[in-house]
Amino acid sequence: MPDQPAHAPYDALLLLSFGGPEGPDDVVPFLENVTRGRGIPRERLKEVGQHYFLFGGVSPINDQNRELLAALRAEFTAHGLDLPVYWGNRNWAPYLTDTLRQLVADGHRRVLTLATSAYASYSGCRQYRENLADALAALEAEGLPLPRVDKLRHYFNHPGFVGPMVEAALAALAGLPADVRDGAQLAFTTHSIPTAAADTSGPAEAHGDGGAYVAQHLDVARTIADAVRKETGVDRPWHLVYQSRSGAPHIPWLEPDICDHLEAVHAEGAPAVVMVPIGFVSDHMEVKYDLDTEATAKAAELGLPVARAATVGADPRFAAAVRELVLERAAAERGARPERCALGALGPSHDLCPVGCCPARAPRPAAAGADSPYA
Ligand SMILES: CC1=C(CCC(=O)O)c2cc3nc(cc4[nH]c(cc5[nH]c(cc1n2)c(C)c5CCC(=O)O)c(CCC(=O)O)c4C)C(CCC(=O)O)=C3C
Ligand SMILES: [Fe+2]
Repeated sequence: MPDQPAHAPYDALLLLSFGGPEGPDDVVPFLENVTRGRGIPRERLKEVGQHYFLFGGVSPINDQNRELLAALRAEFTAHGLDLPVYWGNRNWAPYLTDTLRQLVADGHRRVLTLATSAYASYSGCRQYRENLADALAALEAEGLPLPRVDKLRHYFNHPGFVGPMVEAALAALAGLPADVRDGAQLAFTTHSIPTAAADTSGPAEAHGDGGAYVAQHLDVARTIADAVRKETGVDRPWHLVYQSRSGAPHIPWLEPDICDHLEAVHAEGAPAVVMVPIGFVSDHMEVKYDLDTEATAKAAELGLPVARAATVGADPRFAAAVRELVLERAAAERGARPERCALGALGPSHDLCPVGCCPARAPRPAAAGADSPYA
């Protein structure tokens, strides 16, 4: 077969994200989209609405995805890769179903998905796969041809994702006052999820007790802490902590919360803390509010110097990693055995989520996995 493009059999890349409000009138309908059927207390919803209103009703996430889109297109063009990139969201325009409809109208039939969530979990993986199944069902009901949809492997441990975070942690350390810098601890943060969801995250057999979500975050945290130690020559304490808890108080979620953690290490005499939000691909509302506003205010109240490391965002190394991951998966789909880059101890994640991976509380169809009802 002469001249197959390097991205064959894929003919489009889909950037799949969360979506966020773009003005005050969007906030309530956005939150209704997010929380439909998910049992979040009203009080919590009012509170989260206030976070958005504090920022003019605008989530930073959409502009960050527009930047990532531009970076991916530039990266593909620079490497002669003629692969169109589309963008669709779970909770706000451009909605996934509209994007998939456009993609099919443009003639594409074999789609590879990049979700803006790097780790295994129901919220970060299977729920996006359910959204893909819902969108395919909508197209099917309209009598449209259905594209085949795959999803890239989890990229939490890819050097193009971890590398920029190492650099960001070092930059944040460098921004602390010199007299507390060497004593500064690292607090790696990610989204809290219910412990029941954490325990069942990832493939049933792969990660043992505690699930893939925590294991993957610990692996990344250790990799970054090691790199920072080598670079600074200081063996500093580090911890994995959580933020953005939302469910009812009687349901256990992953702990400790970043604010409680800051209090605890301050009481133990930590001179400073660098917060490294490894659980988030960009500086969206969880980072801007829960870390930059709430946790930073808590630290000020304690008199504890803190700095926050930047997220990966549209870093060109991340765009290059996505290109590598696309070519890797394309090669694998063609039957080759590509090299698979991964840092840390866990190795590269699976291409195809196995049956029962990150199960939902109430089972629903999910595409782009071994249990997909679609080819
Ligand atoms: C693991 C995870 C990620 C990281 C992976 C990923 O990136 O996907 C993530 C990302 C995000 N979460 C976001 C926003 C929200 N998440 C909520 C609620 C929840 N998140 C959960 C988990 C996660 N969430 C969970 C278990 C819930 C409880 C309800 C449920 O089980 O569904 C709620 C409801 C109100 C509340 O906070 O209680 C909101 C508004 C935004 C947009 C931010 C912006 O606008 O800039 C982003 C990127
Ligand atoms: Fe969330």
